[in-house]
Order: sequence, then structure tokens, then C-alpha cells
Amino acid sequence: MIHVEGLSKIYRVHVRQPGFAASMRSLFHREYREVRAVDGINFHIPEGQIVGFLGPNGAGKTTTMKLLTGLLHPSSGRIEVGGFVPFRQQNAFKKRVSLVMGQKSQLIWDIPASETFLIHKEIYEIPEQAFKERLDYFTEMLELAHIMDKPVRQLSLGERMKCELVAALLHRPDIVFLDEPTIGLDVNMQEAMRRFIQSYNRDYKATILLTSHYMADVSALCERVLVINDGKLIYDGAISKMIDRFSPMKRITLVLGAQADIPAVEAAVAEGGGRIVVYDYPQLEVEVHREDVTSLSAKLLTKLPVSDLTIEDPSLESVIGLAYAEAGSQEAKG
Ligand SMILES: Nc1ncnc2c1ncn2[C@@H]1O[C@H](COP(=O)(O)OP(=O)(O)OP(=O)(O)O)[C@@H](O)[C@H]1O
Repeated sequence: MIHVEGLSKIYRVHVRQPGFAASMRSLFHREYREVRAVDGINFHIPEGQIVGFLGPNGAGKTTTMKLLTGLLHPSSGRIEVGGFVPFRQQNAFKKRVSLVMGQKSQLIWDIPASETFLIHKEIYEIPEQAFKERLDYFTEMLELAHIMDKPVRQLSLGERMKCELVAALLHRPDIVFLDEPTIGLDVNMQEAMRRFIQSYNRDYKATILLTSHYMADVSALCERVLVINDGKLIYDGAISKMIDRFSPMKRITLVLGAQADIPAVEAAVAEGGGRIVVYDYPQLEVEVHREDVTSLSAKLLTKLPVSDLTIEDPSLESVIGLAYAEAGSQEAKG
């Protein structure tokens, strides 16, 4: 559904030197610097998949989404979305895609969202009956009935985001780009948005590429993630495999039933190849390479008065942090 090959986008940025003389000089001779925002990326997303698109600030996510929706022209490489070349901006393409940006509104501030929806009905030539059915679907799924006729400026952030989604999806695109759709929302509203995105994906077999800084969104919605850093794709695969690849460590948390002295705890942990993260009686947290988890757990159970033991993978946030750090250190070496 989405094919990207060797895609790059270079922005040309005017360099402004400080001082009056420099500004005068720049009237005649402008200096430019190149920003390689997207740097030779390749991926393929099949129909109906929800893929998480992760990366630190400035990594190139929004630029990639703008390239995929045809708002920007690539500097090089090939993009095909739903069989179209996005930057040609054909009408048939516009009817199949949508880009939702959490930080940009496409609703008209002073009028109710319901009136913006009517404008979209005309722009996208949505037949009367289909418009009514779709609006009913959205109103029910997103519990919109009581907010539909309030001017947008009176809506809460969460209510406005729900209306943004409706405006973006009324023409029922089957390829959807969501750039931070849950930014700034409280936990309940994030959850409601996630449920809605899942239903839309299921009901319309929509292909969805989603960026979010909330790992809860990513782990709830996406089996697969693309990770971009400094314009380059550094990971493409399952979330579970990303944890294996970037984080060789696991964490064992123990609750001790009786106080054990520090040298005894240190000896037991060190003997099993682990490292103490915190010992604050009764809780002991230990980090260990995943291949040593079983032997260390067995050792701790025999050597210490353990009343409870849990083994966990590191959080997705910390794995992502490790992935960025690894990419950064490889870049520094290269
Ligand atoms: N219009 C532009 N002109 C020049 N440089 C730009 C422009 N838009 C983005 N950039 C630069 O391109 C790089 C990638 O930006 P982009 O907005 O795609 O990142 P991002 O991953 O979406 O970041 P964030 O998570 O902060 O939104 C950054 O260095 C940014 O400063």
C-alpha cells in the first residue's frame, strides 16, 4: 500500500549572520545551509497495517509524513501510496488519504465543527446519505452528540481532537497519517482516541502510520514500528524484537521476607552475574543479561529470604532511548 525507496528530503535554509553589516551583506549574497531531514529511507507497509513511527524531536517524522501525503516534493527517491505518486496531488489520491496533525487544526475556530464537516462534504463530494451515515458512526464512536454544535473555540483540547479526527476521516480515507493525535490529552481521552483508531482500522481496513511520544499509544496500537533518527531509519520490525535487539538486560524485582545484610545480597547478586539497581528493604531490584535471568533467579531464591519475585523487560521508553543512543554513537564513530 505504501512503498518508499531511497527517499530523501533536503531543506535549504538561509543562514543569518548576526549584526547589521552581515544583514546588509546578505541582501546581495545569501548563504545557505542544507538540512538533510530525511536521508535515504526504505520501507513498505501492506494494506490494513497500523505502524508506529518513532524518533526523537527533529528526526524527520513530520517531513516523511508530508512527503507521503504529497505536501512536499522529495529531493530524491521514490514514493508510491495506494498506487499514486503523492506530490502529483491527483484528486483520486486526495480522496484516499488523510493527514491529522495533533498540533495543527483544520477546524474553523469561530463556527461549530458540524459546519466544518459540511464544508468537507462539499470539498470531497460526499453523497448526502453517505455523509449522514458516516457522521452517525463518528458521533456514536466518539460520543460527540453534545459538542457538535458548540463553536470550536469553546471545546476542550480532547473534544477538539475528536472533531479534528472526524474532519480528517469524513471522506473515509483508507490511508491515514496521524502525527501526534493524542498530544496533550489526559489518559482517558488518549484511551478513547486509541479505541477509535483501532475501530477505524478494523472497520475500513485502513492503513495507518502513527507518530506519538506516548509509548502507551504505540504498544496498544502497533505491532510494528519504524524508528527514525537524524533522517535515517534505524529499525523496522516488531516491537517485541526491538526490545530483544536494543536491550540485552532484564530487571528482576524481589521482595524480601526478612532483612538480609548488604554483603550477603551483593554476593548473591554478583555470583549470578547481576547488578544491584536499588536495595531498599524489603525491595531489591537487580539488572541482568537476559541469558542469565534463570540462573540468577534460582540463585537468589536459594540464597536470600525471597517472598516475591517478578521478571520484567525494560520499559518501551527506555528501549527507545537505548536505540537512539546506539544510533548516535554509531554516527559519531562513522
Ligand atoms: N520547512 C523547513 N525548513 C527547514 N528545515 C526544516 C523544515 N521543516 C523541518 N526542518 C528540519 O528538518 C528536520 C526534521 O524535522 P521534522 O519536523 O520532520 O522532525 P520530527 O521528527 O517530526 O520532529 P518532532 O518530533 O519534533 O515533531 C529538523 O532538523 C527540522 O529543523
